[in-house]
Amino acid sequence: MPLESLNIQNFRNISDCALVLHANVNLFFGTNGAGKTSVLEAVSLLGRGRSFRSHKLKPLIQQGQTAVTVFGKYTDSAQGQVRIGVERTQRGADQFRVNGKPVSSASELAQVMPLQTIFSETFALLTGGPGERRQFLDWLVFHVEHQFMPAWRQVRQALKQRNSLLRSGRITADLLAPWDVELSRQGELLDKLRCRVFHELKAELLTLLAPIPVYKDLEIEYQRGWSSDIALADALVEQRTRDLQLGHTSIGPHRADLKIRLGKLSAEDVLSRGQQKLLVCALRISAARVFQRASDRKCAFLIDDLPSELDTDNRRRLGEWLIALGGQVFVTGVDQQDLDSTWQELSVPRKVFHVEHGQVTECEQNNV
Ligand SMILES: Nc1ncnc2c1ncn2[C@@H]1O[C@H](COP(=O)(O)OP(=O)(O)OP(=O)(O)O)[C@@H](O)[C@H]1O
Repeated sequence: MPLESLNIQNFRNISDCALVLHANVNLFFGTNGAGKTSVLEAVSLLGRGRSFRSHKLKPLIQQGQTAVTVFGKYTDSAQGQVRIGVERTQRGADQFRVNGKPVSSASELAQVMPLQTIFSETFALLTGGPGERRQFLDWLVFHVEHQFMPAWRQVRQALKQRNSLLRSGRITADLLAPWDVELSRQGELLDKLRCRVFHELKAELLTLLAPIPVYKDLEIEYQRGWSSDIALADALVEQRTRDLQLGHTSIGPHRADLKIRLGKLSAEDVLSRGQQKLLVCALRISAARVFQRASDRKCAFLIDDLPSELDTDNRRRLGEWLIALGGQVFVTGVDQQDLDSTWQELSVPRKVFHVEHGQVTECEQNNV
């Protein structure tokens, strides 16, 4: 559901800001350090309870203040008006509320406001470690498979216990057995859910990129974290001696990854920066497509510095993909003309906001 309004207080250099948003495209332009990314981070606080840029809370709270607050409102056909409020304080007395009722975890917020982000660290999806790609796939699995969250929590718990036993060095097969059973059962389930969702994601991605010649030989493969021809329970037994030497569990669903290649070579070694960025955008758009089809809801996109790395054709392509999705989009860029030209060309209704020294002002004359 698109946010209709956004109120931000004491977030980095934004002291107080109240915005009436466009249901589709919202553009924020301004010089370096003006506060554009901060607006996007504030939306991220509503959808995830944290910034996409940093896990740390302290830098988000305006210097001299003790808490940051963000409020958003949208209208849902079933529930009527929905109000989301997040307050995070230096003392750790955080409050997440939906329609005034406390929400206990960030994953509940994520259910209310699903978000995808594209920003400077976006390349990590190709160039970073497996954790980045697992997190990306799991965002989608979390949103489309209800069994995911309990299975994931149980895997995490079983791993914690198993690893602590392995580290202690004082173990017998009997002590490990219950955790092996739990890890195997929940790990196999997690793998089944990931596998199912991955195939849909892959189909979307290949369809989306099919018209672009450079991605002709693109291949994406899901690796589950242990050998494909053996049950997890057997693989854990096989690896037990090694795990004891290492002091941790070396195989399992926590080692899953996505391999992205062009022919035989890793995509990050072949593609240019702009081509990598478009590929990452395509992965996120594909995830949003699968999400929207499965849930009949729309996903919002936060795109920091859209013009960087992408040429005119690729900006237009991304614009077209986003418009086809129909969700709400928040985009930043330094130069107004540079930022707005893609949407102007596509004749997309939008709102444009100027950001300067933490003040956000709607540019009335640019409303379409
Ligand atoms: N905790 C804080 N308190 C006050 N000001 C802060 C705090 N943290 C960051 N700032 C300032 O707030 C601004 C945040 O800017 P932001 O990252 O949103 O800029 P931007 O408009 O996206 O710039 P760029 O184009 O360089 O990416 C910066 O000027 C930064 O120095």
